[in-house]
Amino acid sequence: MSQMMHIDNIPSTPGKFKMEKSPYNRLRMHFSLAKLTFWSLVFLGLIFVFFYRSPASSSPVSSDLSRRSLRTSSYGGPAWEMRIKASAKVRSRNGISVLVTGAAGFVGTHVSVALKRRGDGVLGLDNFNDYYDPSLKRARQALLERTGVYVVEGDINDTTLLKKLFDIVPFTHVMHLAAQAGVRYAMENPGSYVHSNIAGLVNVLEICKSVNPQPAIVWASSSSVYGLNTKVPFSEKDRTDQPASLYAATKKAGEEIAHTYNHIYGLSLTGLRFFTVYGPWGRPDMAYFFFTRDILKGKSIPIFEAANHGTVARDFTYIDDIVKGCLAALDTAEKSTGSGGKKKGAAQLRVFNLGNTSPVPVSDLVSILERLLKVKAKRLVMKLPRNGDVPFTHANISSAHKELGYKPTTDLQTGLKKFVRWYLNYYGNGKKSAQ
Ligand SMILES: O=C(O)[C@H]1O[C@H](OP(=O)(O)OP(=O)(O)OC[C@H]2O[C@@H](n3ccc(=O)[nH]c3=O)[C@H](O)[C@@H]2O)[C@H](O)[C@@H](O)[C@@H]1O
Repeated sequence: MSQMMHIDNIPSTPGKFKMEKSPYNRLRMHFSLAKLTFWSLVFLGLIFVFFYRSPASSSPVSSDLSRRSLRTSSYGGPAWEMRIKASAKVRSRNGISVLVTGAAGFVGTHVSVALKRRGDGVLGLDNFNDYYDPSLKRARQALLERTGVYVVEGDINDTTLLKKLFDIVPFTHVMHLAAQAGVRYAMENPGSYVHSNIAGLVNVLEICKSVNPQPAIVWASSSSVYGLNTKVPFSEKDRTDQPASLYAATKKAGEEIAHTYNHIYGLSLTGLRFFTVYGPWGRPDMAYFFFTRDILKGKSIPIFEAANHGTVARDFTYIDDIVKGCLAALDTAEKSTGSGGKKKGAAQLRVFNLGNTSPVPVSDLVSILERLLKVKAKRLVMKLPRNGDVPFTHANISSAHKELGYKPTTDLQTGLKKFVRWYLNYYGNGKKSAQ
């Protein structure tokens, strides 16, 4: 290799260059060495100043960016990428490769297991937040690991991470289930709903519109968008401009945001309006779950009552029926039409009710639990608080039936029996109880 020399002296064929010996040349050589030394020192000085004063170490924003990239680099590495590729690998003919956000959540876990078992590629993403007991999410994560689903720990707002995941896997679909759920909690922590259900959704859609190929997206909306509607059963065409909670408003906003990304970028988007989903591995913040816990503990059960002693009812929907609806939505999702952030044609935009079409009063839910647990509940009937709850939900599922072949088969008695069996097994027959 030719030694490092001043730029004018470097020959086109390294090693052929010979320095001449005359005194004038010697003087000239000393002079050019001094010049070389001087400019090298200047160059080194500039490099030092540049890195020492670089914005990454000065303004909070860019230092945050460098921190983010550091955080992302902590995700990186060949072993990590190998796990991701193995998890997302499609193992069945015509299989799909799905990024499931909120994979350690209740619906996310069941959907991920079902996809993996039928040979699809599945990669999970979850931030394992502490909205409810994170140990339950970790237990679901262990279950997923046993079925071959890797769950990356991260937030849907982490753009760098999401981009990295799409660099590693060309996902054909995104099952976007990560969200701040819960109607009543919105009055305690409104920011969490904006962070996850608005900013988080937009971030996921921003990534999806800019990757090639664009995935098709199926995401969790909510029956709560029907808000104060009195016309029952609720149909997808009914008004949804009267949300009764911030949670419902963020889900409604999500449906409007989906329309925008479909219209501008050609993203294929399907919103699923879940109706009070319940079942094994469920959410401790939901009534069926904490009623079970509190009946076993002998604590009072607050049963909400509508005005004039009206019953409060829900169209409770068993998780296995919901999973079938989710997979049918994925399988019937058309491809997105955009590429490089540009739409090439009209893209599919859908919304479906996924309910059970048979609302049950909350008081009946408690009676079923009493029979299954063989413990009398301490009922405390109270007026429906102004906390975002609505008196009833009832799904018209004819559209999901027609387009997705959706047909719920599990009644509340059967579904709760399966839930109670799981609950007693998981918490050790009520000795160890949910927090
Ligand atoms: O259908 C949906 O989209 C929503 O279903 C549930 O929301 P919710 O129906 O309020 O479910 P729970 O919180 O389990 O309440 C079930 C019923 O019990 C009632 N309830 C709740 C709590 C309580 O202390 N007492 C009581 O009677 C509620 O008013 C409601 O009628 C989920 O929590 C939401 O994330 C989901 O989006």
